[in-house]
Amino acid sequence: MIFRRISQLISFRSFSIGRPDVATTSSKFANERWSVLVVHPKVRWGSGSASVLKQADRQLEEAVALVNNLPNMIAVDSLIMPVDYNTKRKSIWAAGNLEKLVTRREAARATALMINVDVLSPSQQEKLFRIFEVPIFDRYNIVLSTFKEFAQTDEAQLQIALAEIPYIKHRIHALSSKRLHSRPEILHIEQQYAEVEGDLNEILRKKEQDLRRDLKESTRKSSESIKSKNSSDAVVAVVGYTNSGKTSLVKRLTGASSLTPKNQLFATLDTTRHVAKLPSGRSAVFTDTIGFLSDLPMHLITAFEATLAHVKSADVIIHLRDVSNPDWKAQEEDVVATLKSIGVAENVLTERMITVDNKIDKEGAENIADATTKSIRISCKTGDGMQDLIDRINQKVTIATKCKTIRLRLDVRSPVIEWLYHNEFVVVEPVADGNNLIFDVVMSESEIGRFRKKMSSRSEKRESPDQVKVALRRLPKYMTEKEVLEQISPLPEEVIDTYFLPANLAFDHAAYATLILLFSEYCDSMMDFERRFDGYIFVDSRGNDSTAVVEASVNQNFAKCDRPRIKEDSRVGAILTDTYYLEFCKKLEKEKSIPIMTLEQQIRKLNQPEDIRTQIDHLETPLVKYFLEKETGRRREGEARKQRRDFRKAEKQKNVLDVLMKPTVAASTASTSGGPPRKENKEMTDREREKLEKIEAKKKERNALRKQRFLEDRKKKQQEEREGRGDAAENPKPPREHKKKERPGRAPRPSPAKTLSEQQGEDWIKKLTDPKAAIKKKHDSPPK
Ligand SMILES: Nc1nc2c(ncn2[C@@H]2O[C@H](COP(=O)(O)OP(=O)(O)OP(=O)(O)O)[C@@H](O)[C@H]2O)c(=O)[nH]1
Ligand SMILES: [Mg+2]
Repeated sequence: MIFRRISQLISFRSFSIGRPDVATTSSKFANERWSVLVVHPKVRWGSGSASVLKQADRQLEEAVALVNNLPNMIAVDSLIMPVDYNTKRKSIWAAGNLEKLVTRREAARATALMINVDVLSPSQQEKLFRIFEVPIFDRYNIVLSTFKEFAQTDEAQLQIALAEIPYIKHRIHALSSKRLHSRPEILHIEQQYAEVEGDLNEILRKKEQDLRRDLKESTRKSSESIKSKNSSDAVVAVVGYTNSGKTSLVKRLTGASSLTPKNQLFATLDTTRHVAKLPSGRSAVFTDTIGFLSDLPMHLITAFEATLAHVKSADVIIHLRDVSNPDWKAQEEDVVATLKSIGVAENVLTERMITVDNKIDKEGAENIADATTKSIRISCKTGDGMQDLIDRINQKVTIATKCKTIRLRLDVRSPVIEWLYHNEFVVVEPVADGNNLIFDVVMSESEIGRFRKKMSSRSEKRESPDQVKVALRRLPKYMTEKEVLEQISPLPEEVIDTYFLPANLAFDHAAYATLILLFSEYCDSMMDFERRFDGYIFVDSRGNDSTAVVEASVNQNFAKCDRPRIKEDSRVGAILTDTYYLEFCKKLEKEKSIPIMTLEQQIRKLNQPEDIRTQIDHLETPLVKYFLEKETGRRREGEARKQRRDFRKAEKQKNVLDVLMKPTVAASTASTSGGPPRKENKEMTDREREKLEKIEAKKKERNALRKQRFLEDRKKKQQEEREGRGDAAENPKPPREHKKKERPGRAPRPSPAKTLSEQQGEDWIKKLTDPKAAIKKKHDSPPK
């Protein structure tokens, strides 16, 4: 029956896409009920295709549940059959195990076999079929049949049809073989495929194209219908392993009566959306969607990408785990892997996901504690932990939608209040404050924008469409409102309001004052006013004159609230009581009382000695202070320098005398020059001391002699000089010839600072510039 239904369904789709020639997977067995022997191949060594965390008996249980999910199938027997390394070999089991299976099937009177692997290869299907002579199903066949059985929307049906195409494509080669050409049902493929004339690949490609186009259109329509409801609502996607309680949770959170949780795998295939209010007052759309399953071919998941598309862009993802299931950890891995495979970004998984442990009321779920995640423990059945979950969702939604809590102080008569209530922004009742009401509302950026627009539109609505604003421009810059009103009075009766814009003096020559007149309507007196004052010369109190211009105001909008209602800024005049300002005023007064010195006075003062300078009462500005300090410092430095110089001079004189009077080193050490005797001297023997004293005496004697000789020599020299000078006066010598003689062409002597190479360089330069110039060579003998 199921296959007939599938066939009908696909034929319908095929027809709808204009390809009646292409049916899909086989409907040959659709008329019968099947008693199924479920076999789980347990991989003994190696990870195999199944999750390592899963227990074989749990996997077998899941396979049995999948089979029993279908109305025309019943699992009559089930067993675990070990496999050595993996399930990918042509013959999954060796002859011995196969024999056991045959016996088991016969004993159970099973009419079909379900091998619990993701998908069997065509050769495996063929081999097993030839051994057992009954249809062989895998997880893919069973899940696809389940989808077909329970799918209701167009979108889901299209996705199922799309998921079949890769399955058929992988079997085209096998179909072309002689053995299977006549029996395609062995591979669960329609007879028509084997009989297709032409390129089957091409036909499938076209069919896939059409399906994708239809699916795109269907997804667009459904997402548009959701958006049109309220695009600003946050989206909370509930995901999880199949049968984990997603539908139950959405029902509990939103109270949606249309939802019926079922103890059945893949009970939900189509995404449904349900709105609920969060504590912040914001609405959120909770989506209940298809559950995930381990060990499914990737293309089966990707075919459901359209259904799961909203998960990628959801503001918050709730990952529901059925912790009463011993395999909850492996199931969690499968869910995360599937989410990643459909393109949910890693950061979305960490930042926007809330992990929720469900079914805590059930036996076996009490002791589950997952230290790695901060999961919230709930029971959809009893309602435990629901408040915690709601609070967490509320918090996450606020962060994800960038909402802010804003405080609004509104006049009790404000029409905006009604708008706030109407749009359900008011969650907590307002607090009264005089004539105002204070509201705390949570709004997203776009809602704040909407609110502002609303406020401004409300104020604009107050204007009467008949009112006209007239501007009297180019009034003299020092003109006051009083002056201008005096000059133009009496005002026409139709003028209901005026406001004056003083000139902005920063514009200097282009500074003009303006008077705006609000006429209640377009009237004759307005025209009269224009005739009177357009081109009229106004004069202000300072004698400035200007020719005025009367024109309709460019901006015909009016103030956002009535001018008399504009509250005075509470900060006006606050400076007069400000302590800092008052202190500053006092200081300023004090400074004003000190006479300010002229520059001349200040320079004169600088030249005064410091003690006198301090006596002069004056205002010492920072600059004057700086100069004074600099001057004092300079003077002090000069004095210190002078002292050092004097000291050095005195030291030098003393040293010259010391040198002249200096005894030998040994003697000086012995004499100690009046200082305390050396420690060694104390220990000298008397003989040694005598000896030293003798040496000392001798040296003194010698020095005295030397001094005497020096003095005598000097005397003699002075005498000779005096005599020589007397002779010279009598017979002056002719000046020495050679000293005065100039030697042209000779290179100048190198200055003591110049090295030989420097001198040579100079010589060469000279030679180059003056060829006659003699060049001093390195080995030249000095000139005689
Ligand atoms: N004891 C218990 N049962 C629960 C709880 N939550 C859900 N269930 C049951 O679990 C079964 C599956 O619930 P659903 O809400 O349909 O699960 P689902 O995740 O939507 O399943 P699919 O749509 O098939 O993927 C139903 O029989 C529920 O009554 C719970 O907290 N405690
Ligand atoms: Mg469900």
